[in-house]
Amino acid sequence: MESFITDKAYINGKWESVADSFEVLNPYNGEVVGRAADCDKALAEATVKHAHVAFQSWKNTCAKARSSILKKWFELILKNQKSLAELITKENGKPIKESIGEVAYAASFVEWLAEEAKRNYGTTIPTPHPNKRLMSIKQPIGVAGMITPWNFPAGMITRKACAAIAAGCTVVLKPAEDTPFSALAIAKLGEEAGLPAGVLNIIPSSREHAPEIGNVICTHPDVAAVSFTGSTATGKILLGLAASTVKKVSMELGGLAPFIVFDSADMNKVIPNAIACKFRYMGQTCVCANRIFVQESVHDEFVSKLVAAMKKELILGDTLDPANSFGPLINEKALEKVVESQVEDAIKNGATVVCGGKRGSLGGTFYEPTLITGVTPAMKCCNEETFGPIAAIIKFKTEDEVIALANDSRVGLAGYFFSNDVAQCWRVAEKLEVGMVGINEGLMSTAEAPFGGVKESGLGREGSQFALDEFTEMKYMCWGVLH
Ligand SMILES: NC(=O)c1ccc[n+]([C@@H]2O[C@H](COP(=O)([O-])OP(=O)(O)OC[C@H]3O[C@@H](n4cnc5c(N)ncnc54)[C@H](O)[C@@H]3O)[C@@H](O)[C@H]2O)c1
Ligand SMILES: O=CCCC(=O)O
Repeated sequence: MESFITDKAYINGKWESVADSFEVLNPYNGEVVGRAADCDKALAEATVKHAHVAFQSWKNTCAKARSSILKKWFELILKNQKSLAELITKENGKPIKESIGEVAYAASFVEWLAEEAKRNYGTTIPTPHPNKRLMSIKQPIGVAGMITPWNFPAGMITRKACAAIAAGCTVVLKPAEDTPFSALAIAKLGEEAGLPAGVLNIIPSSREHAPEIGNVICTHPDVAAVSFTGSTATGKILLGLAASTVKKVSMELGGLAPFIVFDSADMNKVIPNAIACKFRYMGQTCVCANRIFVQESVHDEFVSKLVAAMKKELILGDTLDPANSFGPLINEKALEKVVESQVEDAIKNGATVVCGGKRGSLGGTFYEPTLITGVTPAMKCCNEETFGPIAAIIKFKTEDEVIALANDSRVGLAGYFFSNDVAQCWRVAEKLEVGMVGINEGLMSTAEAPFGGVKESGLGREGSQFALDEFTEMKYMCWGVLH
């Protein structure tokens, strides 16, 4: 695949020129990656119409045909793994090794959903009436409108769009303004794999136009389902809009993940998992550890071992150099939120910076991997999603105390804990108020498992055997039979 930078939108199988465009910057060096199409309300409305027309035939294709296209798409994504990974790194500053991993992760959803397309079973229901037969079938819901974030510019596209397409729906997707090119590149490969015109439509926009596109996606009568990944604040706006036409809604929103280390935990396991869970993509994933609770008897050992591992493993530098594992934050706003708000608030309220705590020597939006101790639940870093490289350590005494602290939040996406006490593992796993729990494990995302949160972290699940449910309607059929 050629370097996929385009100022066009992908609408109804055509690469459309758009009147306006906006700049996309590389967070590593501030260079312009390219200019992207700035779609607006009128274009979003026209795209929904095309997707609605395309739905009339796509919904009648058989599952095997949809599955074959998805399988070809999966192969093409893997064939282009290197160039896609470079594009992700240029758009969002993800270290190249992680971007290569993200492409494999994105492809794994296409493969999994190609398989699930063929297994979207209905049911037969034992009848209570001798003269009636009961069953249910699943049907594609219609046009699915999608809005995605910048932190997984390939993975979030395939996880959502391929579930809808596998189910027989058509898609109108607005990628994040920081990362439009990865979405367009994925669409280009979908086109090569044989997706018919109008099945997948990508309409990038600047941040200024995002609300009007969101408005079309959430209120247009020809859109049947809305799928959003992003902040809880934006999710609430979209959820309100979607109520006007009673759309089926799935929301993958923010988290505040607790990461709990009990005194029986195997520290050799905990430390690499803490590094991966906290510092993956510089802490900019929705499932990154946000509040690290450590039982008092192992607190000092944990802190000294984690600091040593951070110094060894987290290597700041050019994001395209595979020797480096740590890049810049997405933009200045993210950096200010971390620096000015959370670290300053923690210091002001008595926390201690053990390492890091300042902008990186490479300038730009680099922020040093940071560990702070003496954190208390009232501090900002325990109440606002960090989305940055700060390990905030909170000491605790008992299991009951830490469960109460971990659950004292309006959000509940992921949670993690480490313990070698089997009874404790069952108790804690059941009590944590989260959608996903890692037990002696800090990385749990995979296409085979249901991804999603509880409370204000969202609605619905992505991936897994349940993925297609977000884009299907169950129809009950009752047949009267003559005797
Ligand atoms: N649960 C998950 O799976 C998951 C995954 C990734 C990110 N997130 C969350 O996303 C947040 C970070 O991403 P962000 O800063 O890009 O979030 P964001 O909500 O600001 O933006 C996400 C998307 O929404 C669009 N958007 C913003 N305002 C809009 C509006 N009024 N109408 C329509 N669209 C609008 C943006 O253009 C972007 O495409 C974090 O809170 C993180 O936890 C959650
Ligand atoms: O940031 C959200 C998605 C993270 C993941 O899929 O593991």
